[in-house]
Amino acid sequence: MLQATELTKKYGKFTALNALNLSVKKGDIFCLLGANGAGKSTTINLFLNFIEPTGGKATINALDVTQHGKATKKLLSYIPENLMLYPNLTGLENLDFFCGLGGKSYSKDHLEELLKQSGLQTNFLHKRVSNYSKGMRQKVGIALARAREASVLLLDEPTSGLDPKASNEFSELLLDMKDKGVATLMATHDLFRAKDTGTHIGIMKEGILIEQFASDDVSFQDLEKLYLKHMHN
Ligand SMILES: Nc1ncnc2c1ncn2[C@@H]1O[C@H](COP(=O)(O)OP(=O)(O)OP(=O)(O)O)[C@@H](O)[C@H]1O
Repeated sequence: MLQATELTKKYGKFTALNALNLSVKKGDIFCLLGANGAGKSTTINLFLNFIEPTGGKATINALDVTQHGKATKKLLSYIPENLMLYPNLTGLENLDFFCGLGGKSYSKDHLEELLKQSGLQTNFLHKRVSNYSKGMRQKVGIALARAREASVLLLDEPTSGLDPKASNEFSELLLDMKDKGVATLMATHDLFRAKDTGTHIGIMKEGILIEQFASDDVSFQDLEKLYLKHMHN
């Protein structure tokens, strides 16, 4: 489970994240919405321990990420907007390489199976990643999360720039991870996907989480109205 308690990040006098309280439980997909600069990536980077909080704390399975950096990183998988893969290696070779970095070694058959389960077309398994679309690269990211048996998924605008079909396929993969009990925190600009795929939605503005609710509690139209109302005020 992911928990932020009064989590704050200041840069000098500027507050990028202001006393965030948030919890994402097993099987939750928590979508963070908000305009550019609202503090979504800051939140994700704090959970990743890429940056240090100036106040409060971020925990994963009750472990403070600043004190248990190694242990908490083992629990999570991170998919940014553009997943960094080696373009001259195939999807399978990339997966093998990154599993190795995480101390895991799998047979070729198992790696192929993970990629197929993550929706990668069979004829692309052995093609160089330089030939992959963005959606295919994101599928390798999901395969890696499966291989790492991550219980937490941190996603920073993973579907930005994907066409609707690829975005839909990615959502299906997230729902599958959710069914396996993974806790997901996703920064996104896609209101439709947040409502469609998310179990919970938070709206951020100027470093503050101004609203959070279960996605079943709002219609898509109401979510859009609420979002726009906050962005105009
Ligand atoms: N190293 C830094 N030094 C100073 N300010 C920073 C730094 N990193 C981020 N910020 C500021 O913190 C604020 C929050 O940024 P953040 O990247 O979290 O926004 P975001 O909601 O993810 O936006 P986007 O939708 O554009 O990705 C922004 O105003 C940004 O300029």
